[in-house]
Amino acid sequence: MILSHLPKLQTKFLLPLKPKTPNLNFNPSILPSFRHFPIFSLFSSLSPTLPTLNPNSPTLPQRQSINDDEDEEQPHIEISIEKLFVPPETDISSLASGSGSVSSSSARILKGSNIVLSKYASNSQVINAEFVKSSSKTEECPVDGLPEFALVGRSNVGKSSLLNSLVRRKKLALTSKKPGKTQLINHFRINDSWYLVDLPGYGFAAAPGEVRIEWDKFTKNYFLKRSTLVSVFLLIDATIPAKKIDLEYASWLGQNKIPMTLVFTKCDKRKKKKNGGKRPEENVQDFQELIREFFEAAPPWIMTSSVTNQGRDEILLHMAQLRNYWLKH
Ligand SMILES: Nc1nc2c(ncn2[C@@H]2O[C@H](COP(=O)(O)OP(=O)(O)OP(=O)(O)O)[C@@H](O)[C@H]2O)c(=O)[nH]1
Ligand SMILES: [Mg+2]
Repeated sequence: MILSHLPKLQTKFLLPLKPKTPNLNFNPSILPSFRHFPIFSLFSSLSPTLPTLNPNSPTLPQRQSINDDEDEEQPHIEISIEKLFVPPETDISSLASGSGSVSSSSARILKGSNIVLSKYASNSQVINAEFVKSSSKTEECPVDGLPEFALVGRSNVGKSSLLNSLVRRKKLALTSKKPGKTQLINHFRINDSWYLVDLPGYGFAAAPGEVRIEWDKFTKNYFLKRSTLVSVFLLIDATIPAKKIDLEYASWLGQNKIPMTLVFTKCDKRKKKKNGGKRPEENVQDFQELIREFFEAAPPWIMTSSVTNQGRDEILLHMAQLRNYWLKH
């Protein structure tokens, strides 16, 4: 396929989302029934025309197979070219096949995601991680200017667990079966050069109304004011159908031009629930469909599990490419 025939791809890295006017009047009854999106077939087998790496493309890190304990039975994903997240300065002409879709098993696409690797994906390994401080306001957060990534999502979605998985420590961030465990903005310094930020969850029904509003206010203020925030990682539970509150949060981030990566959690829970429950990849597909109306360009997304460490190395590579680009521009 000739490159000029490809759909227009997003080129912005730091502000990848061009939100349309969001329609927040969701009717929850429409959530379970979605239009089938033919190209984006999560269960399709490998494309017969597997994309190959262009030998002239920049040197990319090898696909890391450090996930010794990873579930090997992850489904292959076939994804249309225009649904990829393509970092700037990244040539994807070698990925294009006649069908307009690529297999997620391409070495240039992070496994279980729509994220294309760029030349900025280097130095992704975590060598050391330390808790620095908890803050109740943006003004109290560290002032050393290091780039940071914030983990946000509904209470109990697995933010603290993901942080622990990323840094390969069991209890650096405190987790709990009960929602509402994390209540402040918690900064963890990685390799003395960047931060992971664990935030309180939203939508915690048991929290008193005032407390909920206060959390919401300070986390949203943090997103709007924190100049060193490279990207928000919005965690979504992949074991349940899309929730209105998550769709609203994604839309709010887009409207406010806050760069966002969608992280689907708990993908190890593969058992189909009774009464029409769906598998993680089906819920992921449905969520994409629902947010399509808010964004002109597909935001980056990735499937993870803190139990099997699925997606751990891939998230770290994605954070590395976002961070290295941010540092250079
Ligand atoms: N099966 C499975 N369980 C998970 C995963 N991630 C988290 N959990 C479980 O989900 C529960 C909540 O995890 P946390 O990491 O504390 O969730 P959180 O989003 O930080 O919650 P709050 O701080 O209350 O907002 C715990 O019981 C975890 O063990 C996952 O990937 N797979
Ligand atoms: Mg937590």
